[in-house]
Amino acid sequence: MTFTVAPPRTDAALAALLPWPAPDAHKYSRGRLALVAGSPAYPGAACLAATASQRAGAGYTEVFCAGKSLLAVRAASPSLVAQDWRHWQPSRGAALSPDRPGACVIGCGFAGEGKTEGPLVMETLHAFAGPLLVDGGALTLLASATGLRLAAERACAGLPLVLTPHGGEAVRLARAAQLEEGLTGAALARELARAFGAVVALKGPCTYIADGAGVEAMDRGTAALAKAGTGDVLAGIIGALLAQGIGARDSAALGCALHAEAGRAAEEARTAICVVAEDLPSYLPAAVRAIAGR
Ligand SMILES: NC(=O)C1=CN([C@@H]2O[C@H](COP(=O)(O)OP(=O)(O)OC[C@H]3O[C@@H](n4cnc5c(N)ncnc54)[C@H](OP(=O)(O)O)[C@@H]3O)[C@@H](O)[C@H]2O)[C@@H](O)CC1
Ligand SMILES: Nc1ncnc2c1ncn2[C@@H]1O[C@H](COP(=O)(O)OP(=O)(O)O)[C@@H](O)[C@H]1O
Repeated sequence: MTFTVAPPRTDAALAALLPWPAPDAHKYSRGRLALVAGSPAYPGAACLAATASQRAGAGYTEVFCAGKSLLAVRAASPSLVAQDWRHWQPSRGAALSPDRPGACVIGCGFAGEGKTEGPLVMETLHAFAGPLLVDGGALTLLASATGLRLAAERACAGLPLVLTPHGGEAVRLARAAQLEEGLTGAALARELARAFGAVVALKGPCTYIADGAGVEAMDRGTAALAKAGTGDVLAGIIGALLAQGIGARDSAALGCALHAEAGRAAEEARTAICVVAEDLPSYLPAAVRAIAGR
């Protein structure tokens, strides 16, 4: 089976997507991201995704995390709003409107356990009526018959779904969808996108971004990004772009490019050895400038 992989988008094409705020913008019109993240085992993932979302332009970033993770999230940034994830109500997404856009990211720092996280993931897949990004441990929970069914229902309802697996998570999803063994790279991204009715960003040294219509490559990153937590930062960036009303595939393409450029700017300042995930949000301004050319 042969197919074409589109080359990385040009800076001009990416720059046209950048979400500059309108002069009369307010925090809600700039997009509200609900981030359901940060189990007791991994509060740091919620902090990384949330601070990345703020820097990527979301007007209001609200974290729903485990009660034990609240202090860590609140300490990560004073402008974050944090609540216990028992208060997360996925159905409130139905109140989103063009002048009050929003999105949800679920799974950064989930441990993949079923008792608490399982219902959070399944109810969100079922009831969140806006763009939804599934990452981290929530991908392990999505890799199930119920997850496949709920993803198919979202696709039928025209509700955007973005999946951001690394190689290990992609193999779990492929097994659940009973895809041919041994698929990798662009072919794996494309088949996962078809099986789940989603936009898939299959992460790696070259990231492949696929939907039902095709696949594109994004290879402007650096091995400086090969550190724990950089994927959580990426999820926060793409979630913020979704929350600002950018389409699912464009959000994935622009988010991956901004993440890669932030990695390169961080490497320039700190060396490929020393960059850590928490550096990346502070290099997003350099990434925006690199892509915007100003
Ligand atoms: N500071 C924090 O709070 C942090 C929290 N985090 C959170 O932790 C949660 C668990 O996420 P996780 O990625 O650590 O573990 P998991 O899902 O078990 O997958 C790992 C296994 O997959 C395989 N594998 C194959 N290819 C691979 C690839 N390209 N990249 C990586 N793995 C690859 C590989 O298997 P192997 O090759 O060893 O057989 C490996 O053993 C998640 O919710 C995340 O958000 C982290 O983000 C870190 C910072
Ligand atoms: N060698 C590399 N070159 C370019 N990008 C990389 C490289 N290694 C990892 N990355 C990027 O870093 C991120 C790692 O994400 P992930 O594996 O989910 O990390 P974590 O789960 O620890 O947050 C992805 O965006 C991936 O594309």
